[in-house]
Amino acid sequence: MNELIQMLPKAELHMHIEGSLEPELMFKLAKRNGIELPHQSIDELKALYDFNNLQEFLDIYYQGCSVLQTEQDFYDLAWAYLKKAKEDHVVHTEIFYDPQSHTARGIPFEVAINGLYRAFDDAQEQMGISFHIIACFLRHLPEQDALDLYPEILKHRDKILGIGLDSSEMGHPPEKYQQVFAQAKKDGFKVVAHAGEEGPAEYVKQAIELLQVDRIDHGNRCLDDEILTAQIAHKGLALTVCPLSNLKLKVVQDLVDHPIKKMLKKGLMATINSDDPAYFGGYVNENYRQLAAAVGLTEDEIFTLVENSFKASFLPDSIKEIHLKALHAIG
Ligand code: HPA
Ligand SMILES: [Zn+2]
Repeated sequence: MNELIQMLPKAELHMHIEGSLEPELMFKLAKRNGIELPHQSIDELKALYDFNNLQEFLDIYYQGCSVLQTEQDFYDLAWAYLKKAKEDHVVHTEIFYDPQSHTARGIPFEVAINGLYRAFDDAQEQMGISFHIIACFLRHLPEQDALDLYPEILKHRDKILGIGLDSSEMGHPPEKYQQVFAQAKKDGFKVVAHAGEEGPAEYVKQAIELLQVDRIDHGNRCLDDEILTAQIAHKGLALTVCPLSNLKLKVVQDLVDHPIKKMLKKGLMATINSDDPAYFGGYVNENYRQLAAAVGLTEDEIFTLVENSFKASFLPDSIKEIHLKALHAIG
């Protein structure tokens, strides 16, 4: 089974680039930029990676972002992820980044986007990995912050394909961001939102009805609402599921309880992704491997999940077809 997972070319659709910052690189960048981290060693830092919920993780994640200062830092961060993606036979990746977590620290908007874009562009040429970048709004901030940032995103629309919504979910329902999402949709951006990770099925419904999302990030809790689940399946709206994240943030208590099989049985277009691999214990193939072992995924189910990763991507249909054909030539 692990050979199959390794062998299949796949797409990754839910990965926060700041969440791929490994402790080793964090310390290296801190040193390079003369930043004092509150932890004395990598082991001391790693000991903090034991979370009870999303917020406990986010507090550590935002603190880690402080070492990212220059365009080269963002380049190095992206390059490190791309090397892992290559090892996992990822051939297309759609990554998130959080512009506000950098602009709020006084890092100009173009520093992050230019560094990230240059790395992904180089990787496309040198590693053959295609990519899209999705800029996420931090939902714990007021919508006005997102509206204030939006012109910067528009200015860089040649590098940014889509808009997302992430950070603390509870108490920050999608309805809070209708204005900025309506504008983004009007301007032709793809739109996605984290919904139903910790928040209720109602938030998933709002993301669909009020934000008109093209994909749902996580979406686990839609399963609490039978009608909503059937509607999502009927529409073919994809879910970007993140098993190790679900385990580490206690969305599921044990990987054995992960609802992936239920999602597939209900006809949902589920995909497998790593979310924040440096914090949650594994890149995309590790997510497939641990999930497959825990719930007993069949080869057919793994194949379907990988197939879904291309179907649910924002690649043009003609390119999707090429990837799907290559996949079918193997399976
Ligand atoms: O897993 C996550 N959930 C919500 N927001 C995030 N921002 C980075 N990772 C996450
Ligand atoms: Zn996420």
